Amino acid sequence: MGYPVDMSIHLNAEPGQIAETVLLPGDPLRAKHIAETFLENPVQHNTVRGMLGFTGTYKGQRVSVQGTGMGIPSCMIYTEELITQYGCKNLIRVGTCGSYQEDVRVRDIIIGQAASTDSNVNKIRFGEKTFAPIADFELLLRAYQIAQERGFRTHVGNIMSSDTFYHDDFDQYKIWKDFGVLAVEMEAAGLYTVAAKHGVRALTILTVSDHLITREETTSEERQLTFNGMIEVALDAALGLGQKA
Ligand SMILES: O=P(O)(O)O[C@H]1O[C@H](CO)[C@@H](O)[C@H]1O
Ligand SMILES: O=c1cc[nH]c(=O)[nH]1
Repeated sequence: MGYPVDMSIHLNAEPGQIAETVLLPGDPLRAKHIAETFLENPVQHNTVRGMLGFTGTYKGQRVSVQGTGMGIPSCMIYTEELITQYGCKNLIRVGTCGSYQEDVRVRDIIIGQAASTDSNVNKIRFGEKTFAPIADFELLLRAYQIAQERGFRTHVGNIMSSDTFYHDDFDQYKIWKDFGVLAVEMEAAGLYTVAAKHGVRALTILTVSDHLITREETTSEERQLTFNGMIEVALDAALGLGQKA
């Protein structure tokens, strides 16, 4: 059964203050940037732990943006509370990642069709059986078509949600690369699992911020303040989206 979620411990928004569609960057300052750049009349709905969250409108539709922090456990806390306490239905992670593949370049967009993981979270849930965390197909299709129309270099496929940013063995990524995994980040497998548990839509859209093969990197300022292409893809993909059947 787990811990009963009958109040929101990590979000102090009022009931009804968070929209059904929520963009989820790991970085709370990217949440602020998204709200200030893309939303009309943004109102800050969360202050707890400095994990900034805002709600406004985008092309006439209410949209929220909520930082989740880094890693699957942090992301799962926010997404569980967003769904069970605030009725959120469409959860779209907008994050950064490190590319595993030669042809997936820095600043390319990746849409996470599925998320592999080295995390234990689903072993706690499913024991030795393996759950495959996947994206919502309709959201994925919409995002892919929008990204294609706009001419963004876009890749769709399996991503890796790791519990470790600084691995002792740097080359451990090669097993994932050899099996076609596109890139590493730290939250999608948790997000997709929580969404599946509650029957809501989830998608992960990433911009490649660094490359494990070429070692090319972007700055933390660029990660916080740019990568606007994926934000617009996420916002437009959620426009007029009905509830999951
Ligand atoms: O840019 P965000 O969304 O935080 O995503 C990536 O960046 C962080 C690591 O630097 C991890 O959270 C990883 O998933
Ligand atoms: O290499 C990277 C880049 C972004 N996020 C990660 O988790 N790893």
